[in-house]
Amino acid sequence: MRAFSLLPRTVKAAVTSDLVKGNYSHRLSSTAMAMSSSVCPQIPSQLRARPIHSFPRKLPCAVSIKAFSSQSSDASAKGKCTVLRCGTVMAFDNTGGIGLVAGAGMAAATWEKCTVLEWQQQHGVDGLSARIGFLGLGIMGSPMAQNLLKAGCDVTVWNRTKSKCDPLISLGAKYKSSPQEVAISCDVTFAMLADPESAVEVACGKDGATRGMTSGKGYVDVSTVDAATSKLIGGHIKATGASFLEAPVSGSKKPAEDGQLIFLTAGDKSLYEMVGSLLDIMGKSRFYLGDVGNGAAMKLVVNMIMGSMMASFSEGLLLSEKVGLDPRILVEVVSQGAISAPMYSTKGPSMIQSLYPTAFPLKHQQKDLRLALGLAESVSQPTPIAAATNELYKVAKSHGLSDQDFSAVIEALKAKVQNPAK
Ligand SMILES: NC(=O)C1=CN([C@@H]2O[C@H](COP(=O)(O)OP(=O)(O)OC[C@H]3O[C@@H](n4cnc5c(N)ncnc54)[C@H](OP(=O)(O)O)[C@@H]3O)[C@@H](O)[C@H]2O)C=CC1
Ligand SMILES: O=CCCC(=O)O
Repeated sequence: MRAFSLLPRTVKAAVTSDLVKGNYSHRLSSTAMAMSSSVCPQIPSQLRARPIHSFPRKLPCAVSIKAFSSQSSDASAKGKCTVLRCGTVMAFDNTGGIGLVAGAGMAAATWEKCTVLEWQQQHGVDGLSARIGFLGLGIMGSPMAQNLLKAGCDVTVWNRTKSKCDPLISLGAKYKSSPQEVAISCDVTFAMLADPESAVEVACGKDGATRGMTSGKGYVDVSTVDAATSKLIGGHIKATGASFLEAPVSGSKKPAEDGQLIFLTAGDKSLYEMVGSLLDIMGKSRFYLGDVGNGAAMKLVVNMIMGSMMASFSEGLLLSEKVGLDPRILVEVVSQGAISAPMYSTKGPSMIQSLYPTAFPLKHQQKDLRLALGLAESVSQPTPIAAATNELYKVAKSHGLSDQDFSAVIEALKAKVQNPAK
């Protein structure tokens, strides 16, 4: 893998292109093979580039090690070890169909067991070949994990309600019965949980992920929580010797399905770098914001703005109707002007029909407003608009709209329009 990271861009492109185009089922193109062989000085030429007869269809995107087959018996001598390290050469056991770059000379050298993450942190390469855990398969977690699977990653899933794992298992995911078991069997574990309470429970509770974390592993929490919760979880994870990254996402169900999320990350930089390629599978951009808490804070500020925008839009739709305008034309006008936002044009038409198919549950938007108010409070900043908006979402919740899309907040306003005294 180190060898691959040292390859000139053109060679990487040749190898990668082979794999992306599906040329991996039998062998790499002669161009890629020849180019790889000629620039891998660590590997004796007689030991290099023996094509594997059949790569698994589900080929992980990481290309380097999978471009070679195994000649060493050393890995099997160490049984089911996950990763072996010999100088700058890394090898896996063959349970995942992953080849080993080594031969007689290499086998004679001392192989040392390490985790993928440890190796990658030392050698500056990406996490595509890591064993990935995914905890929490709700509206967001399911498509995110699915995209990792579709990209060929090795994914192990867990969800409190087990049935939500089934579609992913049928796509090739492995299943473990607790967050702890997932963490034990994976190099990097992602968590996408509902709120601070569930995020803490899954990370730090009985059978929680922390119990399976050790030095060399990584935990990436992509749930939307407050900074204090993220720091608490991060502290527990790091006490095990593992690395921690908070990485809440901007973008909803459709961007999650399309791999178009925006990651707002903070925490261990080495873990950020290691999982960068995984974030790129699930998202379109990523920001590294420094210390743990900054990603959470950024996410809460964004969602505070979004919650108010939706409430204001709802008010406008109702007013337009009340004064005899066509709210569909209002949506069109808004979408062409300076205040246009995708959520107005995507959610506006269904809101006019009083339909709220859930992409972002209203209860989560209210949770984010509540947490954003706490953030503002922590620095004594007045946020009167967010405070009023939060009240509106609370009213909507009291009308039983928690699990509807957050655009259902318009129903709380309708109640006020019909009965202004309320
Ligand atoms: N939907 C969206 O558009 C976006 C959501 N987010 C944020 O992402 C996170 C997840 O959102 P989303 O997928 O929509 O939410 P869902 O409500 O669809 O999923 C929540 C997940 O949390 C699990 N969970 C809840 N409580 C517990 C608990 N006590 N113990 C263990 N697991 C629990 C649920 O398990 P179970 O299936 O068993 O209920 C489920 O897997 C939230 O923090 C949300 O704010 C961020 C960006 C966009
Ligand atoms: O947290 C949810 C964000 C939803 C979105 O960005 O569209």
